Amino acid sequence: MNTSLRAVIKGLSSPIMSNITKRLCSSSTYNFETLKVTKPRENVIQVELNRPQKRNAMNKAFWGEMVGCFNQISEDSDCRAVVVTGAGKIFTAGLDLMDFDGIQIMQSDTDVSRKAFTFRKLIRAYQETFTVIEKCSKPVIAAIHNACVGGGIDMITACDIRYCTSDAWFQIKEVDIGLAADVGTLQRLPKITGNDSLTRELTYTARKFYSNEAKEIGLISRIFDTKESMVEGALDTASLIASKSPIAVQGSKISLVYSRDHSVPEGLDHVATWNQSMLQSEDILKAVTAGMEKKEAVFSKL
Ligand SMILES: CCC/C=C/C=C/C(=O)SCCNC(=O)CCNC(=O)[C@H](O)C(C)(C)COP(=O)(O)OP(=O)(O)OC[C@H]1O[C@@H](n2cnc3c(N)ncnc32)[C@H](O)[C@@H]1OP(=O)(O)O
Repeated sequence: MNTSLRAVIKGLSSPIMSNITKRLCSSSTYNFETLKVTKPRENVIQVELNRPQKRNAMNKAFWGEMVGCFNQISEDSDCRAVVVTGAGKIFTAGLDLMDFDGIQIMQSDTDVSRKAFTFRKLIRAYQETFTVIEKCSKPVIAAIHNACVGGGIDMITACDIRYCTSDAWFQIKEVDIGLAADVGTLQRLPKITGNDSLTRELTYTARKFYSNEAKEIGLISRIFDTKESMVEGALDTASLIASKSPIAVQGSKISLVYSRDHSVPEGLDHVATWNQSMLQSEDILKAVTAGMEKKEAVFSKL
C-alpha cells in the first residue's frame, strides 16, 4: 500500500475503518487447535490439517476453525497463495464419526420438524467450511498423500489446484455411512471432471479410486513419488503464483469461479465489468516493463 493511502486510512477514526487499517498494515498471526498454519515461503501460507493421531478426522473444532482460518487468510495482505496438507500417515479420514455436532441433534427428543431445522442450519454451516476456500481470493493448492476420504473430497474439490502422491487413494465414502454427501462433492466434482457418469458411479458405490485414475479424470493435475517432493512441488507452484500480480491472480480466481456457475455471455460480461477497473492497475505497467527488461516485477501488497 502506498504511504499516502496508508495515511488516509490511518486518519479515519470509525471502528470499521480502524479494523481495516489493522488488516492492511499488520501481518496476521494464526492460532488454531486443529490446523497448523505456517509461512514457509514469502507470501505463501501452508495450512496443515493437524490431528495426525486421529488421521486428521474433521471434528467439531475443525468445522469452525477452517472458516476462521480462511477468512483470515483472505484478509492477510502478506499471503498470495495457500497450500493445504495433512499431518501424519494420511491426508484425512473425513468426518470425525466420534465428535460430530449431529450426534446431539439426533439424540435430542425435540419435535422432528424442529430437529430438521437445526440439521439444516448445521449442514449450511458445514458447507461454509469448504466454501470459504472457494470464496478466499488467494489460490489454494491441496497436496494429498495416502488417504482422502469423505469430507476430504468435499474439501479438495473446493480448492483451486490438486496434487497427490502416487500412493494416494480417494473415496466418496458417504453412502457407506448411510448419507448423501452434502458439503460440496456432488456439486463440484462433476464440474471438475466433466464426467457425470463416473461421478455417479464413484458416489453410489463408494469404491476407492487411486492416484492414476484421479489424474485421468482431471481431479488431480500432478502426481509425485513422495509426500516431501509433493509438498515442495506445491510450495514451488504457490511461490510462482505469489510472484505474479495479486490483482491479476485474484481477479482470475474470481472470474473462474463466477464463470463456472454462469453462462459464457454472463462470464464475459462479469470479467468486462471487473477489468474496467482492474486494467487501470499499476501492476500492468510494472509487469510489462519488467517483461521487456527481462527482470522480475515486484508488486505492492493487496
Ligand atoms: C453434515 C455432515 C457433513 C460431512 C460429511 C462427511 C462424511 C464423511 O466424511 S464419510 C467418511 C467418514 N470416514 C470414515 O468412514 C473413515 C474411517 N476411518 C478409516 O477407514 C481408517 O481410519 C483409515 C483408512 C482412514 C485410516 O486407517 P489407519 O489404519 O491408518 O488408522 P486407524 O487405526 O483406523 O485410525 C487411527 C485412529 O484414528 C481414528 N479415526 C480414523 N478415522 C476416523 C474418523 N473418521 N472419525 C473418528 N476417528 C477416526 C481411529 O478411531 C483411531 O483412533 P484411536 O483408536 O484412538 O487410535
